This record gives sequence, structure tokens and C-alpha cells, in this order.
Amino acid sequence: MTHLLVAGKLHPSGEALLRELPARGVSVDYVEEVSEASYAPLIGRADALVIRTQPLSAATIARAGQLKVVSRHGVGYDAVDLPALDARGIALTIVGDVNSVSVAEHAMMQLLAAAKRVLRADRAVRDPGQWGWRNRLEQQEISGKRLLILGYGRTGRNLARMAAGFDMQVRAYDPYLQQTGWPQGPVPPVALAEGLAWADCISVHIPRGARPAIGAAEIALMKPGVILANTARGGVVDETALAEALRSGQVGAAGIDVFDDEPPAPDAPLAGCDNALLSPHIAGLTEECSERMALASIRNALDYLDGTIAPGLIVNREAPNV
Ligand SMILES: O=C(O)[C@H](O)COP(=O)(O)O
Repeated sequence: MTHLLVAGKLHPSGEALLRELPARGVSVDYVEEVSEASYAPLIGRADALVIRTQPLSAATIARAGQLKVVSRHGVGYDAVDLPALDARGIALTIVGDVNSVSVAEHAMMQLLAAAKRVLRADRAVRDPGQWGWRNRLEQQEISGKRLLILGYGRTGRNLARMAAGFDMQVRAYDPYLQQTGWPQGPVPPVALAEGLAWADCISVHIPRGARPAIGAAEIALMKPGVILANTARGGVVDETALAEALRSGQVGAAGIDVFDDEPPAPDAPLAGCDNALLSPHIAGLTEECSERMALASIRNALDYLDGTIAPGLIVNREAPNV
């Protein structure tokens, strides 16, 4: 019998699918808590692992005697020790294009909320004596404003489509596409430094790298008062530099859904910035997207074992058993 380990709570439709699996010859361990400690003791008997945002470290991989595939419930995999998986020939899959609309909607919301100073406006009603803030909010229209999209993949393109509905002027920076061929359409490519200096609003859609793509030097190139949105990954934007820029006004307002450490410590740099709208890595966790991610991640694990998975969903194609 094939054994599937699911690490992290899934949408009820995913849980219903798990209940059907034993009849199909697949036994299941299901751990709802999102932590490495909760699933690591069970990994020894798993052929396949479905995992949410918690780490998968080399130490845990070393305990996985018969693991053949790790299926990410999502598209980012910076918390997974990919070299350790590669060394063991274990495949890593991602869900593909099931979350780009939800994430782009969240980014659009962050841009609007920042421009409209929604956080401050809410407090102006709730806190006694603050009503007068309605004349001091410094809110802006986003119509006609310039939006720079960093990373022009599926999410970035969905955001461009949504921003066009607000008559925003949109440019994008994507070093990979700028080398391999820019997609046809109304959004022109722009060099990073030029785009940073041009934009009124910036939204980030690139994976986490070894160092922050947006640090103090990049923030210094931006227009004073710029709006910044990050739904991509913590570590893409340097949190300390961003917090400083939010305090000085170099960044006017921000929407941040992802953090260096999740959950961030109570004294993390952005916690004290009341011009930043913070959310707990929820851009992809709409009802619709949660359902799609749960079903896709289970399906990918089983399709990989059956040899029927689409190659585009496998991250480490050079793994020997892929
Ligand atoms: O909670 C989750 O599992 C995440 O939302 C997955 O999405 P991501 O890895 O694409 O951010």
C-alpha cells in the first residue's frame, strides 16, 4: 500500500479526498498543525508528503527512508531543503497556476488599501476623538498612477490585468523573461533602476533569493512616498530597510503579507509601522484557492507516484527518479 503523509490543515474538500484514498490503496497520516516537529516523526513510512509552509529540513529528509515525492501546497519552496531532496533523488512538485488570481487580488487590495490609507481611516472612526483625521489622511487615487511589477509571471500578469481596469500605467521587470523573450501584450519591460525611479506603486512577485532583491539601495532609488506591496516571500524585501523607509516617509505606505520569519516576532521591524497593512501569509488562502491548492497538492503527490504528473509541475526535474 502507498502511504501519504499530509502535513498541515487542508480545505474540507481536500480532507474529503483524503477519506476516499484508503479505498484506492493509499493509506494516510494527516497532521493538521503547521510545524516541522508535528510531522517529522511520521515521515519514515511516507512514500509521498504534502506540505504547507512549514520547513522541510535536511535532518527530517534524512529520516525519510522511502519518500519519493514532496508535494508543495502552494508555489514557493524556500522552506524546503532542495539540495537535500536532490541528493536523495526525491522529487518536489508545486501546484502550478491555481493561486495566481487570489494572490494578484490580494496585491491589488494592498495597493488600494495603502493609497486610501485604510488602516488610519479605520482608527479615525474607532478611536475616540480621531474623526478629524479625515482631513489629514493624505489618501490618493491610483487611477493613472504608475505601477511597477517586479516578477512578470502568472501572478504579475494577473495583477497587470487588474491594474489596467484602474487605468494604471504598468511596466514590469523580470530578468528571466527579459533574457528569454518578453510576452506580447500592453506591458513593456523596464530595467530595475529605471522602474524603481519611475513607479508610484511597486508590487513584488519574485522568489526569495540568497539576499533581499529590494534592500536599502533599491529603496533609495524609489520616488519618495511610493507604495509597496509584497505578497511574494519574506526576505525579498529587506524588512529592516523597509521599516526605516516607512518611518521616514520614503515609502509612504505598504501592504505586506509575507515575512522573514513566520509568524514574525512581536518586535519584528514592521510590527511598529502603522503605515503598513500586515496580513498572515493569506494571499492564496481564499476559499476558492484553498480548495484548488488542497486538491492539486494531493493529486500531484499521487500522480507523481503513478508517473502521470505533468512535467511542468516538478521543480527538480533532474532528480534521478523523475
Ligand atoms: O498556506 C499555504 O500553504 C500557502 O498559502 C501556500 O502558498 P505559497 O507557498 O504559494 O505562498
